[in-house]
Order: sequence, then structure tokens, then C-alpha cells
Amino acid sequence: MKSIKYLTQHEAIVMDQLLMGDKYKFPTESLMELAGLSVASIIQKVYPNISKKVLTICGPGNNGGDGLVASRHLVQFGYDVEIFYPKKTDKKLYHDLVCQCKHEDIKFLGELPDNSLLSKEYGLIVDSIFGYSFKGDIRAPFDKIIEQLSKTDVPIASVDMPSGWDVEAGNIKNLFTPALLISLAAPKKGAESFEGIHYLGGRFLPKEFLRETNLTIPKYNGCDQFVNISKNNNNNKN
Ligand SMILES: NC(=O)C1=CN([C@@H]2O[C@H](COP(=O)(O)OP(=O)(O)OC[C@H]3O[C@@H](n4cnc5c(N)ncnc54)[C@H](O)[C@@H]3O)[C@@H](O)[C@H]2O)[C@@H](O)CC1
Ligand SMILES: [K+]
Repeated sequence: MKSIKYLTQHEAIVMDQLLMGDKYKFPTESLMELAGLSVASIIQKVYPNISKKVLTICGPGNNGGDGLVASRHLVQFGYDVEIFYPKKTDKKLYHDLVCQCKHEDIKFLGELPDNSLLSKEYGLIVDSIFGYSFKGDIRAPFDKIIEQLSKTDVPIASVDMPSGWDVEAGNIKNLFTPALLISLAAPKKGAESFEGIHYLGGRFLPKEFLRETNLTIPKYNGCDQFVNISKNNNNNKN
């Protein structure tokens, strides 16, 4: 496999703007739908038999939007999903995504269950709190939430970045390490040190975009929505 490029925060932001701008013309919701579908597909691949509930924790930006989309697809795949979305974004896209989830009978929780309840009732936590735009000290209410996640024994699947990690320097605050990391479009520098199960999803970068940005991404097989880029995956060793 060709070596994978890990993006700086600035590169990730600029590439996203380019994709959604006048040249490539992808609407946010199209990319979010593909990103969320890949997140759900990867969870199904890595955790095909979860007997307990899945809890998705959504943040206020597009990373949270990915979590809302992924939750809807997970229900379609047969999972029992609940969502904790403490800081809802007052924009049409987010109202629509919440509405779509409610039509899948997904319950929105008013508070985060404590860790003993999490262990008892949930088999997986989907962390879609922050992605590549996270910066600085974690502000309320997410500071307490991420602190609690650092103490749970429920496996965590993080979307694009483990929330609270520095997007370039990684886990410098000594927060939780997810069991599964799902990088979207291309992994970010802060994930370079991640040793767990690591998949790439968000299969939507056009050929010309790859040429223009000089970006190398691994080859996706057939109609797969994901590639396993874990360090201990033998297919990734040259
Ligand atoms: N082209 C791509 O790569 C795509 C990216 N998508 C997703 O979009 C994400 C980026 O979305 P956004 O730019 O909306 O940003 P994020 O969702 O990463 O976070 C932005 C939100 O977090 C808040 N925030 C930032 N730092 C904080 C702190 N220290 N404490 C508390 N709140 C903080 C901001 O105020 C803002 O509301 C990606 O990580 C990915 O998940 C997908 O939706 C679609 C395609
Ligand atoms: K995240």
C-alpha cells in the first residue's frame, strides 16, 4: 500500500472548502451522507454482533452531523441506537437530520447515562463530538462528557478524530483512546500515533481533486465504503 498522507488541520479545512466550493460543487449533506454511511458500514464490519444498545454522542458541528447520519444507517442495519446531542445546532440541515432520526424511532437522551448504566446497557459508544475543527481547551458541556468517556469500559468508535485530541499533536491531554477510529476522506496528523483498529471511510474524493491536491489515499475494493488502515493489518505492510 502507498504511504498514506496524514493531513494537518489547515489542510483538512482547505480541502473540505475546496470540495464544497464552486469547482467540485458537493453540498455538505451529500458528503455527510456518504461519511455517515461509511461510519455505519465500518461499525457493522468491526462490531457485527452487538447485543446491547449503541449510544451516539453528537457535537455541534459536522462531526455531530456525521453521527446523526450514521445512527440512522445503523438502525437500518438492525442496531438499537440512542443519541445524546446536548448542544443542538439551530440550522435547517441539523433539524432535518434530527427529524430523520426520530422517524427511525431513535430516542434522544436528555442526559448522558452514568458509567455503570453505560456498561450495563450499551455495547458501543459512537464519538461524533468533534472532528478536524476542534481547537483549544474543551468547553462545557463536552469537557465533562469527554472526562466521563475517559473512564468508561464501553468500547468507543471515534468519527474522524478521537474527540478532544489535538488534531495534529494527538492525545496530548491524556484523554480516552477509542477501540476503533474511523478517519474520513484522509486521516489527520493527530491520528498518526493511533495503534487501535483504524479504518478510512468517506469514499468521495474525485480523481481531479486527488491530482490537484497531490493527495494519496489507499485503494478501496469493489463497492466497499471503507479500507482498513490499521497498523497491525498485514495487508498494509509493504
Ligand atoms: N470533507 C470532509 O472531510 C468531510 C467532513 N465531514 C465532517 O466534518 C467534520 C468537521 O466539521 P466542522 O468543521 O463542522 O467541525 P467539528 O464538527 O470538528 O467541530 C466544530 C464544532 O465544535 C466546536 N468546538 C471546536 N473546538 C471546541 C472546543 N475546544 N470546545 C468546545 N467546542 C469546540 C465549534 O464551536 C463547532 O461548533 C469532520 O471532522 C468530519 O467529521 C463530513 O461531514 C463530510 C465530509
Ligand atoms: K469524533
